[in-house]
Amino acid sequence: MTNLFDIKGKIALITGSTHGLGMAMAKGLGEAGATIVVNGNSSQQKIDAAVAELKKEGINAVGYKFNVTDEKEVIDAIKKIETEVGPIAILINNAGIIKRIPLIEMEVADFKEVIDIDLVSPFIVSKHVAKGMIERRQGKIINICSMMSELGRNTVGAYAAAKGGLKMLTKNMATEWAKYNVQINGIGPGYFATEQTKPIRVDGHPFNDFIISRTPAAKWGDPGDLAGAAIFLSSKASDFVNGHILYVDGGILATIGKPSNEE
Ligand SMILES: NC(=O)c1ccc[n+]([C@@H]2O[C@H](COP(=O)([O-])OP(=O)(O)OC[C@H]3O[C@@H](n4cnc5c(N)ncnc54)[C@H](O)[C@@H]3O)[C@@H](O)[C@H]2O)c1
Ligand SMILES: O=C(O)C(=O)C[C@H](O)[C@H](O)CO
Repeated sequence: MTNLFDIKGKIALITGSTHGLGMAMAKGLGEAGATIVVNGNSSQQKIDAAVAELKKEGINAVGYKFNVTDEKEVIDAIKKIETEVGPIAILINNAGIIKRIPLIEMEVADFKEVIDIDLVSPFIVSKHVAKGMIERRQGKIINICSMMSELGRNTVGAYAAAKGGLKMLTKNMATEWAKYNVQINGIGPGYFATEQTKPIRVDGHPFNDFIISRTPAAKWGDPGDLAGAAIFLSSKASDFVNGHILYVDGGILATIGKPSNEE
């Protein structure tokens, strides 16, 4: 029988993948047989270290440094990747930032920077990768959304505006590109233990306790918990799934939460 989850030999570009959730999904897709294209913007050294980490696990990996917000850099990088490595079959728009500032105090420049990286860049990268996918009549795009695609929270207004927008961008990409056999979906991670959440994950920090009690699974997500969803949405198993956001959140969106006197 065909293995519906087989992605052997497929080339997967994962933006912002030197560490954190991007690296965890790179390992998952790499273990399922894909060739991984690592991306980052901060330093070549970090990219080289990430590629070496994947290769050590027997995964085919290469690295390309570019800024996902810079359209020219993106176009040049995609051309280079497709010439030097091959056609991109899977794109995961994972690069992102958060700024925790109350809206009333937030400078417009900070708001715009979050929107630029978290919402405009998935549009830029997808637009230029999708052109090839549409020509080949095959492709998978996964946008990394958030609990903030559905819920608000104090101090993360710009991030929530971007991630809520990314959910709708995902649905619109599906609306326009599904007919070319390109599947565009999102993954909405709950609260995961990465650099992004480090400042609010400290033992004794009220937010740390809040997240554990607010999550029915009663813990922070382990980045490796995203691999299954990423493989599913990258493989033949999801060929008729389009415009869907798959929340991997330990049940956060399933419940209103509970008062502090309940177990
Ligand atoms: N950690 C969580 O709980 C959580 C939950 C939901 C969604 N997310 C989302 O998952 C994604 C990964 O987050 P993470 O937790 O691993 O955080 P992280 O900060 O460890 O990773 C973000 C990555 O994006 C890269 N990046 C930022 N700006 C870039 C740019 N302009 N060009 C290229 N790369 C850039 C960073 O270098 C970094 O590697 C983000 O989009 C984040 O919003 C995280
Ligand atoms: O609420 C915060 O401060 C966050 O860091 C948001 C998380 O990173 C994540 O996006 C929740 O899904």
